[in-house]
Amino acid sequence: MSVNPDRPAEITPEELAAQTALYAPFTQAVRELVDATIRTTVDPATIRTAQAEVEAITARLREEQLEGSLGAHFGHGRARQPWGNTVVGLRNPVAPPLRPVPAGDREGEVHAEVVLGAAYEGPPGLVHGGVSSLLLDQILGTAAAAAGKPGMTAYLNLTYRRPTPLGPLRVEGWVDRSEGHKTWARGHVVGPDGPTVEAEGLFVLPRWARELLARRGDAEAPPAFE
Ligand SMILES: CCCCCCCCCC(=O)SCCNC(=O)CCNC(=O)[C@H](O)C(C)(C)COP(=O)(O)OP(=O)(O)OC[C@H]1O[C@@H](n2cnc3c(N)ncnc32)[C@H](O)[C@@H]1OP(=O)(O)O
Repeated sequence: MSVNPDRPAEITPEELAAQTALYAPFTQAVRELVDATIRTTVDPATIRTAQAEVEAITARLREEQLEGSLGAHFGHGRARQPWGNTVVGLRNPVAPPLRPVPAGDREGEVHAEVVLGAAYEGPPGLVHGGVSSLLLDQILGTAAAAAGKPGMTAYLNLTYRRPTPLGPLRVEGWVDRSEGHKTWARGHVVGPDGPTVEAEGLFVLPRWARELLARRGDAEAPPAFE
């Protein structure tokens, strides 16, 4: 990872609101398409027709495309930078999406309510273990950032206590302790019957970011790793 040297100018709050109003429902519509694709039982002719329609829509969207990912264009910590994020991204249909909000009274504590549908299945009817890991990596990293100690995941240890059912879940994260550029965070996925997966991770502000901050004299906030 490197810092985007272009540092593109931020857009106005009005433009941000307009883009949010445009892209959030569009992305949600594609999530619905994914769920419908997995669960449809329509006849083969309808599937073939739908495939042609989806391919036509894809071709229309490809008429104008960014080179590479969204975050690479909008830069660290910029308002639209996390829109491509695979967990929280407003423009990423793969993202459930998670919407972490401050909660609880532990340092950096954040919670997110999420409903995981058929797209996140591992064992029949259950959440894929890698998906739980994905959500926990993000929520622990968000907790570290919320505590003013952002970093990249150095390690993430998971304990799968019991199966996680698809459906409504809560994901919680908080900071356990920190030493300089190293922050240890904890969290869990909570299902209808209590915690299912527990996580403990180390988040490190990388050397390049530490050196950048040192050069800037800490005048700017550390980069966010979303
Ligand atoms: C609103 C914001 C929300 C943000 C949410 C973010 C959630 C998403 C988080 C991610 O998914 S990040 C992507 C996944 N992670 C990575 O790709 C990280 C890949 N690894 C690295 O880039 C570097 O190895 C790392 C940044 C972790 C460390 O690089 P450094 O250049 O800082 O290395 P350095 O050797 O200086 O290590 C710094 C300290 O961390 C320690 N350390 C590094 N890796 C460790 C490890 N695995 N276990 C234990 N300690 C570790 C290391 O010993 C050292 O301790 P001390 O400073 O006390 O000597």
